[in-house]
Amino acid sequence: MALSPLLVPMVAAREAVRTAVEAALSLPLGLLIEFTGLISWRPGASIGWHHDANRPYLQQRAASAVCYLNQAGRDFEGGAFRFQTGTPQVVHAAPGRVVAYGAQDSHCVDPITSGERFTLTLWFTQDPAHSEDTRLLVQLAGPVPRSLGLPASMWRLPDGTDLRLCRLGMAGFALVWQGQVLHSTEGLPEDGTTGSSQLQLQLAVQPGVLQAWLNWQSPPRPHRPDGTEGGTSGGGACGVAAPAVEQGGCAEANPAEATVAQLVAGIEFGSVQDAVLAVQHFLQDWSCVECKSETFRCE
Ligand SMILES: O=C(O)CCC(=O)C(=O)O
Ligand SMILES: [Fe+2]
Repeated sequence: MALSPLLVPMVAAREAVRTAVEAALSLPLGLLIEFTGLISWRPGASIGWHHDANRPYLQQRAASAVCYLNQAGRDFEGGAFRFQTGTPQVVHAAPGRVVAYGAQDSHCVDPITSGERFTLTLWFTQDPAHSEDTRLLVQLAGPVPRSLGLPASMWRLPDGTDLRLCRLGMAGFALVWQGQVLHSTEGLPEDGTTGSSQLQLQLAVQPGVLQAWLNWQSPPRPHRPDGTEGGTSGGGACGVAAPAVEQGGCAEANPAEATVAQLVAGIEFGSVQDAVLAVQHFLQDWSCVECKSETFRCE
């Protein structure tokens, strides 16, 4: 089975961000990933002042992290991240830069005015019942039908990659049908049946992914385009680069909403940097032939 080229870098980036954020926020219970998003922000996209646990059904959310995959001012214009806790701050995207903050902390994103902004967005929980890997495994291991009930555009990429299988792969598992590991669910009926006979889908450990993941470890740092070595100035696994923040006027924000100051701005984690470069490389080829303007949304 051919692995999606996105899979291993995504697993690596996701795990590197999780580990780093866990350490940075020093949460005694640790963090489980509740949601992994690879998000495209196109011109006009923005998000007003909010916090990430602002619905009754989001109370399990403990923290959020956004790992920027491309560069503000070069790959896109606008899209500044504004944070309102204590001293207002503005963070501009740079590949590998991560912001992490508490789920109750108030923030917003300025409108994107040109280009395309890519983020790896992770929401974290401390409640095992809301871990996305656990939930997916339980769901997929359960009896058919196993439809996730989402429109195909939310889980199928333009090249046919099924993000649900990727997520399963991230946990080191695969779906097997008729003795073959499934790479794509195209053509499979969503309700899990073929006529009267049910699909014999099984969960299987996917040694290929685990092996790739184990081998991935820490490859030599690629050279950066500006000629400097990759890696961080602080040394060790999690160096803190000079924060690229500026003071920002956040007139609309209600300071009373802001709680614990847990913004980790301007961090470049070495391991994240490697993974981000790999994800970025993949994204460069990722355009839909049918509708170039809707990179992630066409079917
Ligand atoms: O992309 C960002 O900088 C922040 C996104 C955000 O606030 C969200 O997705 O809730
Ligand atoms: Fe948010």
